[in-house]
Amino acid sequence: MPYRHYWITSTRIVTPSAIISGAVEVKGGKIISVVEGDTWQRKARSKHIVDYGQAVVMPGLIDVHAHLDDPGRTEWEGFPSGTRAAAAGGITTLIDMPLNSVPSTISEETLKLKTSAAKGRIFVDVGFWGGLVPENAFNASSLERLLDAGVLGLKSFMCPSGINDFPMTNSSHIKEGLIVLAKYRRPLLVHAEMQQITNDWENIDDAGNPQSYATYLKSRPASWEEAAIRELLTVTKDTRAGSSAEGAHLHIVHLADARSSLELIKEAKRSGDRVTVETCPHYLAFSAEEIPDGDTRFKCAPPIRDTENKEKLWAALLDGDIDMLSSDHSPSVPELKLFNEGNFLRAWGGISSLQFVLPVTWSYGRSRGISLNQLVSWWSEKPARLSGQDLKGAIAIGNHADFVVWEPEVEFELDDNHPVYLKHRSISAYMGSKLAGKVLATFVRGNLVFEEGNHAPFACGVTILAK
Ligand SMILES: NC(=O)NC(NC(N)=O)C(=O)[O-]
Ligand SMILES: [Zn+2]
Ligand SMILES: [Zn+2]
Repeated sequence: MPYRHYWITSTRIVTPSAIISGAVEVKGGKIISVVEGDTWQRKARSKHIVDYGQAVVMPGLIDVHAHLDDPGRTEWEGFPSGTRAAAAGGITTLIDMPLNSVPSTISEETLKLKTSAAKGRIFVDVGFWGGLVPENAFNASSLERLLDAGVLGLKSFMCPSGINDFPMTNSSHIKEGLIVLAKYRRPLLVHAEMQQITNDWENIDDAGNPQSYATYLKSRPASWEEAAIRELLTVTKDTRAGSSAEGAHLHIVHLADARSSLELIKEAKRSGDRVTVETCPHYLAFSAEEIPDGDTRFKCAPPIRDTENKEKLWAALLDGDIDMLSSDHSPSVPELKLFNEGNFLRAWGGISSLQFVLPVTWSYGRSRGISLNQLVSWWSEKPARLSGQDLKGAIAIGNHADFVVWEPEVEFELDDNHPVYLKHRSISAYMGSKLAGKVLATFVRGNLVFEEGNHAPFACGVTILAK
C-alpha cells in the first residue's frame, strides 16, 4: 500500500463503543479519525479509499504467547515463517516466549540476540517476554538489566519446561521476580503446573498404553494446575503484604482446568489481587474424548481435558472470569511428534496453531453466542493491556492502524490445498478441519502486510521494547 494517508470503509467496523458502518482514516501509520455513517465521504474526497464492503474490520489480534524458536531452533519455526503465518491469520502483534530458542531469553545479552534475529525478518510487530529462571532470580541487577533492555515482563515454569537452559522456578524464585516486577509495573507470566505424587501417577505404567490419550491425560491431572495456582496466589499475596506498592501482576498462562483452579483464580480476583488468566483455542475446540489414539498433534501441557471441562472454560470466558486468549503456538519438527509410534508420553508437547486462532475461536464460539466485541476483548484489548501496548488493541483515534479485515460467514476446509505459512503444516491439530472466518487483509501500523493470499514484499514489522 503506497499510501500514507487513506481511508478504510466497511459496514462492520468494531470500535470499543459499537459496531459501526463508516470509515477509519489512517495517516502515518496511525488512526486519525473514526467516522460513523457516510459523512466521511466529503472529507475523503481526494484521498485513497479502500472499501471492504460488509467485511468485518477489527483491531489486529495480539497474541501474548507464541514460541517462534528463533534464533537457534529455526528448523522448528523462526521469525519469518511464524510472523507470515501470524499476518495471514490477522495477528498484528505477537509476544515471543523466552524459551525454545537457543539460547533462552534470560539476560540482556540473550535479548539482544533475539532483537538482532528479528531485525528485517518480521512481518508483524514482535515483543519479548524474558525468562525468570533459578540462574537470574536471586540476582536483582541481572533481572533489572533484562527489564531495562525492554522485555515486557517475565515468564517462569513451576514444572520442567522440557528445555535444558530453562529450568523450573520454586516459590522463592518467584517471590524475587515479583518484587522486581512490581517496581517496573510489568507482569509475571507462569506456566502453572506442579507435579503431585498421586496414585494415578504411580499407576501410570500399569494403566498406560502410551498411544492412548487417556494415559497422557492421567499423567498431568488438574490437581497439578490447582497446586501450582494455589502456591502462586499465596506468594503473590505475601509479596504484596511485604511492600507498600500495589504489588506485582500475576498472569496465569494457558489455563486448562476450569474447575478448582479456576475457582481459586476467581476467589483471588474477588479479594482484589492483581491476577489475570488466559486460555487457548485448543482447550476450547477439542476435548479429551475425541482425541484419536496415537495422534500426538494434540499433545500439550497442561493437557486438553474432558468435554464438560471445555464447556466450563467457554462459560468462564463468556462470564469474564477468563480474561483473554493466546495461541501458545509451540511447534517443533514433525520428527519430534513421533507420528510413527504415536507415543503420547514421549512426543514433544505443543500445539501448532498460530495462523488459525481467529477462525478457530470464531468457529467454535459462534454456536455459543460469542460476539465480535468479545473477540476483540479476548484477542486485542486485554492482551494489549497485559503487554503494556497503550497504542494497540482498539480502533480508536491515536492508536496504531493495526487491523484484521475478515469475513466471519465464509467457511473453508483446512485441507492439503489451503495455504499454510507455518514451517510445518503436518503437525497442526487443526489440519483437516472445516472452519468459518476468512481473513481478507491485515494491516500493521498502516502497512498492508497480507491480502488475499499475498504478503507484503518486505518485512515491515518492528520489535517492541518496553521503556
Ligand atoms: N517448551 C514449550 O514450548 N512448552 C510449551 N508446551 C506446551 N504448552 O505443551 C508450553 O508453553 O508449556
Ligand atoms: Zn507453558
Ligand atoms: Zn507456551
